[in-house]
Amino acid sequence: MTTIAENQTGHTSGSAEDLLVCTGVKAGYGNIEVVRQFDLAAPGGSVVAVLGPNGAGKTTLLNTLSGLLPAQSGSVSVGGLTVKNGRPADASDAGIVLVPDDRALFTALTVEENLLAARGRHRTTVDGAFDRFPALAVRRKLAAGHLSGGEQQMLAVARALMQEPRVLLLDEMSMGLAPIIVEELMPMVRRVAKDTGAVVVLVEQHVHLALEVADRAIVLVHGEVVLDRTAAELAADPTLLESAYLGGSIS
Ligand SMILES: Nc1ncnc2c1ncn2[C@@H]1O[C@H](COP(=O)(O)OP(=O)(O)OP(=O)(O)O)[C@@H](O)[C@H]1O
Repeated sequence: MTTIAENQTGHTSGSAEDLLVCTGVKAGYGNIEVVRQFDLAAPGGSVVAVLGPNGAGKTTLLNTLSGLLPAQSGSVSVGGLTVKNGRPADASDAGIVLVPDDRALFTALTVEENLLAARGRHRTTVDGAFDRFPALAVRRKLAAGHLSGGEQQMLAVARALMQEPRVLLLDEMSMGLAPIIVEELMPMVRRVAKDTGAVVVLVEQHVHLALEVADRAIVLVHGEVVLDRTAAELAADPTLLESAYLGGSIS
């Protein structure tokens, strides 16, 4: 059995338990290479934090995994099936769901309408979403634009869950939120992974909060993976993280 602890640097070939496998993914814009090589094999129910300074390529990576941006090379598979490159619909059929950093809510629609609009062909229910997020239930008739920042982020995640993700990509959940709100939201990430069995890939600037809920952490600097360890290992040794952010591979 592959454990998260074994799933460190170099373990990217994937085993039967690995739901999301990325192999040699290069990503960028036209001829501009932004992410040089990204490899990952992650079991269902795990949280992978993708960390790194501004401009490292984190959003580019998530957009590529979700098919919005074609990969320059490499492959992505979910549950053993390769996802067609650069096809958002195919990625969506494979269960890859992206929550972008702007949250992509319909601000004039109510909470309930936002959830219904996200459901598509899935059999999920609004009541199911409210069971999971009771704070949204009491706001169900309110326009999403009138929610607090934290509630909007919760709604963005609830919308994503309406699509029964097998891989949930969360881009900077904390964007524009006070640290205290981020601290309150972060355990939701762990819970979602545990309850749904999805792989959650979490891009986050609040590194220490991310490490508290992640199983594994990958640090990207200038498009290179410079560190790939268990989150526990990184949390216990802040100097590793500092060195990685300052540049250079850490063996
Ligand atoms: N549409 C685009 N065309 C060309 N280059 C782009 C485009 N979008 C982003 N880039 C460049 O790609 C690099 C990586 O950007 P990206 O947004 O992926 O980084 P990031 O790690 O998510 O940073 P941040 O934390 O600031 O969002 C940057 O140099 C950025 O200028």
